[in-house]
Amino acid sequence: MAQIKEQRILDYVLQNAIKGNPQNIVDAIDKYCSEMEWAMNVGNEKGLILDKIVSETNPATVLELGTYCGYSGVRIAQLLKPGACFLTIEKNPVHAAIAKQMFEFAGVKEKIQILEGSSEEIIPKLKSKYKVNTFDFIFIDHWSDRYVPDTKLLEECGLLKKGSVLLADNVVYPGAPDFLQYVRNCVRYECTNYPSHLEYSDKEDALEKAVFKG
Ligand SMILES: Cc1ncccc1-c1cc(O)c2nc[nH]c(=O)c2c1
Ligand SMILES: [Mg+2]
Repeated sequence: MAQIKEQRILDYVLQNAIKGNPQNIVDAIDKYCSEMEWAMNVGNEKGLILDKIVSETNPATVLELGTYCGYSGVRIAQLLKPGACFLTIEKNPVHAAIAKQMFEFAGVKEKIQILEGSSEEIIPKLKSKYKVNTFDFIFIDHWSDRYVPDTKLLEECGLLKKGSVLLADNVVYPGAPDFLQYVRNCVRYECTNYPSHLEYSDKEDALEKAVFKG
């Protein structure tokens, strides 16, 4: 038995999914986490909403806060047009190492760059160190206490442009009430709520989309 759950999820994928087939890898993670061990991947129900919003946005530049095992990274990467730039920030080095292997196995490692460290450290360096101008799409799925400070940091660092789409996971469970309050009361965002359920569970959850108006 591999020593941590995230390693067991990766091992299951490596042994049971089709290499280079992103959707099959996503399905394998969902199968393992619904049948064997719950894990905090965005999951298929919220994942289908994520897919739809990514496809509608058709982003050239993507930022993800919270890589975890790479589940949403694989989901998003398979929808991106050639040449798109996808950066994902992960604070936990063990999870980052798992996600790196997940992206390699899925055949998306050329599309995604994993940045190891905290969002508050990395976001201010994105323009200088990673040659980013602005992001078309941002998936916020790291830690609810950081949703508001990191959104403000993205604004202050000039990383948002008119039309940038922010999509936040878990706004109901575990919940991000201060984020909902902030974006829904700020004239610079146009918000839409997407009710759903917590991954691999019947608990209510939701995604919140906040479009930056510049
Ligand atoms: C871990 C957990 N336990 C019970 C209920 C929900 C969660 C949970 C679910 C998620 O989708 C998460 N996404 C990003 N970051 C999180 O911390 C997180 C936590
Ligand atoms: Mg989540």
